[in-house]
Amino acid sequence: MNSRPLPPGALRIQGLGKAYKRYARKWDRAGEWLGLGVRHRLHWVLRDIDLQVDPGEAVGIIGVNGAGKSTLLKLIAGITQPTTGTIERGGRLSALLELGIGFHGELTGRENLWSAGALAGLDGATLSACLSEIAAFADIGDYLDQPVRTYSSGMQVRLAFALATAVRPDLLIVDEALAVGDLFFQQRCFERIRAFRAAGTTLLFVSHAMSTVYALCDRAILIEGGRIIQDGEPRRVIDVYNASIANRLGSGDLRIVTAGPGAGSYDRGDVRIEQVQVLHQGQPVQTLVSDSLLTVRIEVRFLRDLQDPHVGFQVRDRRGEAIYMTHTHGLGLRIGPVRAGERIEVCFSFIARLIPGDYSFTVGVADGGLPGGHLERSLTRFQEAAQFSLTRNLQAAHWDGICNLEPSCQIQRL
Ligand SMILES: Nc1ncnc2c1ncn2[C@@H]1O[C@H](COP(=O)(O)OP(=O)(O)OP(=O)(O)O)[C@@H](O)[C@H]1O
Repeated sequence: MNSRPLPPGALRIQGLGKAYKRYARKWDRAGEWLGLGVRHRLHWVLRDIDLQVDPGEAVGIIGVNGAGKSTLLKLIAGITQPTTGTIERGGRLSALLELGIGFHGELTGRENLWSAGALAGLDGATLSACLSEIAAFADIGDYLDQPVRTYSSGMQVRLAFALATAVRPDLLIVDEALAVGDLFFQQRCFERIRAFRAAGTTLLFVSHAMSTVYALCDRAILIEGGRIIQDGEPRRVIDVYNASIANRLGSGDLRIVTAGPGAGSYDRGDVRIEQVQVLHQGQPVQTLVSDSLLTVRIEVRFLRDLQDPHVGFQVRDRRGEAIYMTHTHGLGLRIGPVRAGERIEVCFSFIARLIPGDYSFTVGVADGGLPGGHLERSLTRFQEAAQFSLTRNLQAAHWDGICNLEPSCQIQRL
């Protein structure tokens, strides 16, 4: 056991496990207590968690409902106690967990700040110094002096976030909560979180919104069945997560790549993507100028007969977030029935009106086009199938953003 205190914002978890007691019948808990020979079973909701987080890291925690994400955050925050293992933290922690934790419905918002202040790691003197700032950030007007039970869930989150972030913590833990607030409030929260990060705060963040994980985190962990099964760059961890969801939605027979640059790719052995190329004027390229005509050429071999196959692609930005996607069905095209052994080539061409930077293609094949441009069954997905970089088009007018809309403009003196 290492006894040296951790630096502010660091977190070290070793062999962490959490189990709840389970009883077969309703009265068994009382029976066990009375010594009637009834015994509980342990239901493990988290197991063998080892995790080291360095100061200033922003870690997104993702996984399906019931995977154990909230339990992990509650253990780190010290709200519940581990069954096995140890948790060490450096510096001051502030936690924004499930709605309602720490607030009493009968007390007013203002009264609650005093009782919930402890969860935000604030003492009385600090709290009184920050009260007006908390009220201003929460921006809930007269409701501050009304009982919390009369609040909407958005108002509760506003107050809880304002309190949790009144003073910059070394370690900030946020559980989904922000999703409840309106867009304007979310933006203000993100701004504050970004400012904290820039100043060195460590962030642990549970979210079901992958765009938030892309926006805020430089690392992600995927929890499944109470264990950490992925830990790394958000794009790879999110791709593996999406693949495992596709597997659950389908017949559960996907082979998923779980490591390396193509992590999150999958197939079920009925088609093979043999080659993916980025072409400009018929030649393979890696770098081209923004606003050039670009072709992504996808070569597919079918390993069994299919009635209505479709091929698609995604353009992803440097962080891995998809900025565009479509497929043959979406474009109103049909490949038609194919036989096992047949090979096809599909070329999508477009003008790359995108901001200079690094991009990648994800490509996929599905079977069955449904109304509304949807596809019935995904057969394979190939992540990071090809890369390209765009450099600045010196001829183009100045613009900024993601995509060049090439606006026209008329000016009139009135
Ligand atoms: N107090 C408790 N007693 C018994 N079981 C519990 C308790 N709290 C949580 N669990 C169980 O632990 C498991 C993990 O729950 P947890 O809330 O951590 O999941 P989660 O990943 O945060 O899910 P969600 O995305 O739905 O919030 C679930 O099976 C849940 O039923």
